[in-house]
Amino acid sequence: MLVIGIAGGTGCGKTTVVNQIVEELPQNEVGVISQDSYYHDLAHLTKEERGKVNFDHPNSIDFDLMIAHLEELRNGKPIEKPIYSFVEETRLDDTITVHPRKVIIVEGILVLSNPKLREMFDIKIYVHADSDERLIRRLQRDIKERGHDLEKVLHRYQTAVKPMHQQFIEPSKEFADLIIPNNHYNTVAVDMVRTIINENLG
Ligand SMILES: Nc1ncnc2c1ncn2[C@@H]1O[C@H](COP(=O)(O)OP(=O)(O)O)[C@@H](O)[C@H]1O
Ligand SMILES: O=c1ccn([C@@H]2O[C@H](COP(=O)(O)O)[C@@H](O)[C@H]2O)c(=O)[nH]1
Repeated sequence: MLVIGIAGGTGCGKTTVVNQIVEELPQNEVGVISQDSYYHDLAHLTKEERGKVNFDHPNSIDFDLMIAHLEELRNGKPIEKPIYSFVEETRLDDTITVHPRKVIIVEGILVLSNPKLREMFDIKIYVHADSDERLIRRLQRDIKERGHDLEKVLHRYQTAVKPMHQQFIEPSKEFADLIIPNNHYNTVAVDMVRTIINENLG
């Protein structure tokens, strides 16, 4: 199994890049695990309390479960991936069965900052976009898709997203084998990653 880790700050385009990579590959050969699915279950907190959680700190992620799941997949076993709701800001009761694949892509803001997880990646990629681009994209996405208002997005950006990016995410760039510039759509880089994957599948 080939395991590819893709990190980068919020709004840099990780999900978009992953979708573009996967789009033209055989569906049953490639699987995706997103760090977003592994936020700790916050069902015991009220909605107001959940609103105050720092979702950009490594402690907000259940890395133990994420690593255990990746190990299971590498051992040829299926996993029950949690489902996280960004609107409710907690895990849902349901899970999704993910089967082992020849290629697994693991994406998320902090996936290169966790040493144990990082060691499991055969290829480490960091997607870069300037912070102003990322903030604009984040504002548009969170208001449109995650039910947040302008004030909430900006407050969270200043108090958690930006400082955690500087402390944990940006420094993890040094572990990358490949940095994808993504201020603009980067089809060349996407094609290159797809070529590497195809070589492994073939
Ligand atoms: N290169 C790009 N140029 C313009 N918009 C982009 C680009 N890449 C992604 N986006 C948009 O930015 C938003 C955040 O992208 P997404 O892939 O969800 O980022 P991430 O997963 O890193 O948070 C989405 O609305 C997406 O359509
Ligand atoms: O309930 C939540 C949990 C997380 N977030 C934010 O999500 C981003 C990470 O996801 P990306 O898709 O990489 O942007 C992180 O910056 C958290 O602040 C959230 O808004 N709500």
